[in-house]
Amino acid sequence: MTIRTELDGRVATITIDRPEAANALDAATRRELVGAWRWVEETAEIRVAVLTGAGDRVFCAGSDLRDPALDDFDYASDELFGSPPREHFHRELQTTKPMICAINGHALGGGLELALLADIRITADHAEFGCPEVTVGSMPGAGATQRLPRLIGTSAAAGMLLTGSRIDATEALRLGLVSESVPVSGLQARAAELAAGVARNAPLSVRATLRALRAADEWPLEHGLELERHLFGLIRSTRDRAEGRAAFRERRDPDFEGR
Ligand SMILES: CCCCCCCCCCCCC/C=C/C(=O)SCCNC(=O)CCNC(=O)[C@H](O)C(C)(C)COP(=O)(O)OP(=O)(O)OC[C@H]1O[C@@H](n2cnc3c(N)ncnc32)[C@H](O)[C@@H]1OP(=O)(O)O
Repeated sequence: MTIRTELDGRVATITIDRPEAANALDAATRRELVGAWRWVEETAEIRVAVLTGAGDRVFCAGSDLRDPALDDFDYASDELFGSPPREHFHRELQTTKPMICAINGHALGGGLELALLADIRITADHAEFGCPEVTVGSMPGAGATQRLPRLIGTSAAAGMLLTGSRIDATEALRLGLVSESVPVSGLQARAAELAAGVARNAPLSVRATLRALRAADEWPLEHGLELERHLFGLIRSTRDRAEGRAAFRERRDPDFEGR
């Protein structure tokens, strides 16, 4: 097993555990990642997931350049998802629950692309970020050409993707690629604090907010506002909304049930 999963109350932690290979993604690890994503989706008590890497040097070095199984592997293939190749492969890459990426070190190639799938990214302050695919005759294939420019701007993204150059944590913070940069010794504690802050909230409200938030990157403003309005209307009729208001009036903590 190269992917470790742990559940602490409502918080799931997924760890890429191949430090001997810089947490690179070989074929087996990709399949295990798909399994971990499915576990998060299918486990009702999980309200938020943290994705991180083993060790304190590298989060994920991207595709395993030494795995012969990857020489002609199509990670959108049925081998990965157990079904015919999906024309909407990328929808498989994100869970519907919020994901925090605790970047414990260098995030390169597919490793940076994994981090870009998260909704919140915090980093160890020694980490470097890059997509060196073009330097090894490949190209980004898990979303970087689309997600990175939306996140840091086309010019900064082009500088990284076309040269294969890396940026450090300070620049990643300045560009908005990450929201926080902390010493690696405090990274997991900070990720746990953020995860707890999400997990204690009304789960339907969080997932509706996440659905609208994720649309903001892709949808025209007018359509995004319509989606927000629609979801707001759905949330208004939930038991948890009534519970939240009752708890405020009665000066007690709310007991959210996800309905
Ligand atoms: C639904 C959930 C998800 C599903 C699946 C999602 C798929 C996502 C992937 C999609 C892929 C799309 C296309 C992407 C392509 C790529 O990613 S190309 C690869 C890009 N990466 C690199 O070029 C990084 C190369 N490595 C390095 O730059 C350095 O190793 C490092 C990471 C900066 C670490 O340096 P250092 O700490 O000095 O350690 P090293 O001695 O260099 O490495 C330690 C050992 O790890 C091995 N290793 C490092 N990187 C890789 C790698 N990419 N592949 C295989 N092995 C790697 C390295 O060889 C060392 O091993 P030993 O020599 O045996 O000690």
